[in-house]
Amino acid sequence: MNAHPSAHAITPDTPLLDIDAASVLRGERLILDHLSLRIAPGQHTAILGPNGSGKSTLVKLIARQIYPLARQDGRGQVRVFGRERWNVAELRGLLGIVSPAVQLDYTSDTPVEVFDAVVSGFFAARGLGLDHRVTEAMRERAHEALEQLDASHLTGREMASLSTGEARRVLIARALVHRPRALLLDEPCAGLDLASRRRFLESLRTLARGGTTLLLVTHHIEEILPEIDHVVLLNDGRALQQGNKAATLTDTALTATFGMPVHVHRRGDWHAATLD
Ligand SMILES: Nc1ncnc2c1ncn2[C@@H]1O[C@H](COP(=O)(O)OP(=O)(O)OP(=O)(O)O)[C@@H](O)[C@H]1O
Repeated sequence: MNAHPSAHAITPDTPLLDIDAASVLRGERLILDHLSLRIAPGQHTAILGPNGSGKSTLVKLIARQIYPLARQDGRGQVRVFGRERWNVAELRGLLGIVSPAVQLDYTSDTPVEVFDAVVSGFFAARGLGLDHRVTEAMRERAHEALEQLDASHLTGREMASLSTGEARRVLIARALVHRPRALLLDEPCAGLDLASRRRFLESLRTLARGGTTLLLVTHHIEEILPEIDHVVLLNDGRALQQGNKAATLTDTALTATFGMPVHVHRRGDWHAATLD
């Protein structure tokens, strides 16, 4: 099963993501404003910013759901794994994306059973159709992916009947069927209680340690995994600062990002923030 048809073109040095002064206009508003960011291969990254700072717009830009404003010099501004143009299904094999929009898609319309939802990831479809030929290897991989996320017991249930946390585990398993190099997770802990959040973050840590590069988009500093050491601070559509945790998770940088006096606390390998 060749899940990565163009993986041969990606060298070990090809950046996972290279955004060069991209601007995005929605309606009349400039939502991303000359945003530049570069993520090296294998570099687990957190993209942190307050409500409305442009995080979801950035996710859509990376997912090729929206495009930046064309530049006068004609140069491309968004390269994912070194390439500007992607067939979206092909890109999903390398970069899995789980966002609230993907989750919402499973709560309405025709019911989809959990295992079908996972295996349909191979076809970039919402569920299985008559024209989808599911091989034994695909089934095995789907089972493995569900196990990786501690979600095998959900097989047989309908997606719409799952709790937020359960559905999110299944959707990550769905993204993992391709063994992608990286996973882009938009607000993965939204709607989880304290204990579920910690269990879920531990599952993500296992993935990160297993070699899947994680790009975690969040507005909570508490969700930045110990494995992540690259942080991008977003504010008002701009990357205010990017660098390692020691440089970015400071009172000064977070105060500028959130527009209020923030105090950062370190708890072992984790961080937390309080307002002064
Ligand atoms: N289609 C659109 N048309 C007009 N404005 C938009 C559109 N999409 C987003 N915006 C605006 O762009 C800004 C950034 O939105 P975005 O959803 O990217 O922020 P976010 O950081 O993900 O926010 P949150 O954390 O609240 O989800 C917001 O002010 C939002 O109202």
